Amino acid sequence: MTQEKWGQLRQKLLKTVGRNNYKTWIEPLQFDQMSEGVVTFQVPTNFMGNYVSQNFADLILYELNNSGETVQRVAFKVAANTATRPMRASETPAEPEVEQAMAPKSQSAYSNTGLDELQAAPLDARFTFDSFVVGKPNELAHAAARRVSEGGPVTFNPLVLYGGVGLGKTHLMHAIAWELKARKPELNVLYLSAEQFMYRFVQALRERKMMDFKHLFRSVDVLMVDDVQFIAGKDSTQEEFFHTFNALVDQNKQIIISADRAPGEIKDLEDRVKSRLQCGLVVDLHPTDYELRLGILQTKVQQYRTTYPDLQLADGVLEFLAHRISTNVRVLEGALTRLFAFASLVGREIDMDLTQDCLADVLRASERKITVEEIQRKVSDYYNIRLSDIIGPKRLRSYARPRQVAMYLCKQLTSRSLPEIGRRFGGRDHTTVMHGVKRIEELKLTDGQIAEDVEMLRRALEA
Ligand SMILES: Nc1ncnc2c1ncn2[C@@H]1O[C@H](COP(=O)(O)OP(=O)(O)OP(=O)(O)O)[C@@H](O)[C@H]1O
Repeated sequence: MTQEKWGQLRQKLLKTVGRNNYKTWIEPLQFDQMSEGVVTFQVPTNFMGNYVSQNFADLILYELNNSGETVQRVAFKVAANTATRPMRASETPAEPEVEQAMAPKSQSAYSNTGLDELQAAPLDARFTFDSFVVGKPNELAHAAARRVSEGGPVTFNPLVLYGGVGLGKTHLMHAIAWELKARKPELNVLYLSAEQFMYRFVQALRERKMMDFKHLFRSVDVLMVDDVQFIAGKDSTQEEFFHTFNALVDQNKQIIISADRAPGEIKDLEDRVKSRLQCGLVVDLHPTDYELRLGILQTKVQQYRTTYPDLQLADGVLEFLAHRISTNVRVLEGALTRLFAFASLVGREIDMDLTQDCLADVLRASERKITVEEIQRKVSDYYNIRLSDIIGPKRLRSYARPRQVAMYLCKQLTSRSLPEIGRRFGGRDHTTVMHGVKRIEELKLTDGQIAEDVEMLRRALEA
């Protein structure tokens, strides 16, 4: 791998990820070195390293391997001449220097476009209807999923399940697939992530196998695409998705889609794709409430009983966890798994003391309130300027805009009043804050880049 080769690969990535993503995330990556199957890139900030790692590392890896390099991992490190700061507990843990490295999620995603391969898209054996706990926040989504899984005449097409992180979208999709396989084994059910759809599409293009690709995707009976927001901004993938979608709907084949937000709110998703998604039944998974969390915990405990038959669980522990831990079921499950493993290691009953010791960090994190200082720090990292420039008096656009973004986020994500926010931005007047907040509200509607910046920062702060 050489600098020059990276230059060529970047051009390929431009086509796949779209111009906006390319400018923001790919262009600033500096090829650093290739050693023992690991390609390292320098990034200006931790924030950027984490983001690229989570969203584009797979794709970069794919392109590298496709260009003849043998690469197992892609890693990112913050450029030495950029001001760095210690990472806080709330951020993604990183290895020293190299921030985060990603191995391909599944090797098969890159290997071929054969139908056998497609059918083998892995379904998680644990994600069935039996193990899905139903409560008010997800009852509609569950009912719709059940209906589709009966495999009867197609009544709503597509079914779109959307909701925040870790609320059970993937679980429900796998459950539908399992159920369909059991009830109607003759059906060709294809489940894959939008990311895999893109890889396969890109590969088919490269290998000049588009006819095969079209044929394969048009010959399934049920198509399930998870995390469809991934294709937003990727123009040619969206186009192909659109045609695949139409062809299947024309043949009256069932399509099931999941997304992290309502189709109409997915930025950079073409209008024609949005409107197709909105044609069927769109149901959301709401954040969990206390009862649902408790139900999920109780179900999990029953499952753990087989692994840890001797463990004692004191009264009140599950209620405490359901009350204290966030709406994200993945976090809740992780906490319980850790608790059981820990209790079995130390051979103690799971009581409140043990729970608080073992889960101190999780409990602290769920108490966490976003602070003005945190927002200022994240925003300055993101725009790669100094914290003092966000707070200080400089009026240059390159400082003023990030400052307004930070003010806007403070207004949205903290309970601070405008005068309080003003005070923390170097003693500014509340009318200045108000103006800043308004300006960002307006820009969010007209300037895609600002809207994206704000959204990304909000997510990073809420993570
Ligand atoms: N209602 C539920 N009953 C039982 N388990 C659940 C429920 N909701 C979520 N889970 C569990 O929580 C974990 C996260 O769920 P899942 O992966 O389906 O979330 P998701 O909505 O697809 O999230 P992401 O947006 O991160 O992909 C899984 O282990 C899943 O089994």
